[in-house]
Amino acid sequence: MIEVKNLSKTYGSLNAVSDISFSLEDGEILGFLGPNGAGKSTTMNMICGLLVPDEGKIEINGIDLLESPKKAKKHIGYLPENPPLYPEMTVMEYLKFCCELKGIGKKSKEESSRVMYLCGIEHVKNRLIKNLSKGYKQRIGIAAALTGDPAVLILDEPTVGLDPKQIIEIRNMIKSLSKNHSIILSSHILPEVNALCDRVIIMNKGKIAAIDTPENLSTDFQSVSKLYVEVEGPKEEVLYTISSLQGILAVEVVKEIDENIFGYQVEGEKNKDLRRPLFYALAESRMPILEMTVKKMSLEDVFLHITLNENTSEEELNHVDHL
Ligand SMILES: Nc1ncnc2c1ncn2[C@@H]1O[C@H](COP(=O)(O)OP(=O)(O)OP(=O)(O)O)[C@@H](O)[C@H]1O
Repeated sequence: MIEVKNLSKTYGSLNAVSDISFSLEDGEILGFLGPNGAGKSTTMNMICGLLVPDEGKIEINGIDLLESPKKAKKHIGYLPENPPLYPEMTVMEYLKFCCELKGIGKKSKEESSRVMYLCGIEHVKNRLIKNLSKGYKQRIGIAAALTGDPAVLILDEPTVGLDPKQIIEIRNMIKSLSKNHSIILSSHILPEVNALCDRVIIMNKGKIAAIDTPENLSTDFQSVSKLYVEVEGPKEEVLYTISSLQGILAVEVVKEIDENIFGYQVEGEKNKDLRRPLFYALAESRMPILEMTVKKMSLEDVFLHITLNENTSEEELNHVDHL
C-alpha cells in the first residue's frame, strides 16, 4: 500500500531522517514509536505530502507521491495531533467543508453522512463543534480524515488527552477501520501500540532502529529466557535442583510466600524453553510447582533498551534498571 525507499530529510545541518525504507501492507496497522525528536513527524509529514524529502521515493497505492502529488494524496487521510477543527461550525457543516476541499463536490452531503456513521457521530451532526467533548472532537478529526475513502489513514497520537473510556472507544474504532484501510499510527502509549499494531517501527535519531511484530521484538531483544516459579519444598533443595539443570544461567529467591513456599526467578539460555525440564526435575524430587510464568520483555522494555542504550549514559541506564 505504501513503499518508502531511502528517504532522507535534513534541516540545515541536522539529519532529521536518514535513509529509511519500509512498507505498509494492505489492511495493516503499523505503529510508529520513538523518543522526542526521533523523526516520526518528519517522516509522516513527508508521506502525507506536506514536506518534500531531500532524497528517496514514496509510492502510495502504486502512485509516486513526488511525481503525482495530487493523485497520490487522494489515497491518504491524515489526522494531525491537533486536528484543525472550526469550533463555530456544526459537525455536518465542517465535514461537508472537508469534502469540498477534497473536491468531492455534489456528493459531499452523502459522504459526510457515511463518515459520520463510521465514527458514530450522526446524533451530534447539528451540534456546534465547540460544545462537544474532546473524545467527540477526535472522532470528528478521524471522520474528516476518512472523507473521500482513502486507502491509507495516518493517525498522529489519536488518543492523546482522552479519558480512559474515550481511549477504549477510539481504539475500537481504529481496529474496525483497519478492516477497510491500512493505518499508520504514532503513539507514545506503548501498551496501545502493542494492543493495536500488527507491526511496529522504532525510530531513533532519524533511523529505523527496529521493525517487526510486537511479539518478535520482545523475543529478539531478550538476551536470556526468564521464568518465575513458585515451589513448595526446602529452599536450598529447590535451588540446587533447578541450578543443576542444563541451560540454567541463574536462579534466585525473589519472594517468600510461606514457611516452605518460595518464588524463584530462573534465567536460562536465550530461546530455551525451561518449563518442561523444570517440571520434571521438581516433580521427581516431590517439590510441587504451584505457579509458573514465562517472563517476556514488554514493548516498553524493548523501546527503552533500544533508545536508552544509544541515547544515555551508563548512570542513567542504572537508574532505569532500578525503577
Ligand atoms: N522545521 C524544522 N526546522 C528545524 N528542525 C526541525 C524542524 N522540524 C523538526 N526539526 C528537528 O528534527 C528532528 C526530528 O523532529 P521530529 O518532529 O520529526 O521528531 P518526532 O520523532 O516527531 O518528535 P516528537 O515526538 O517530539 O514529535 C528534531 O531534532 C527536531 O528538533
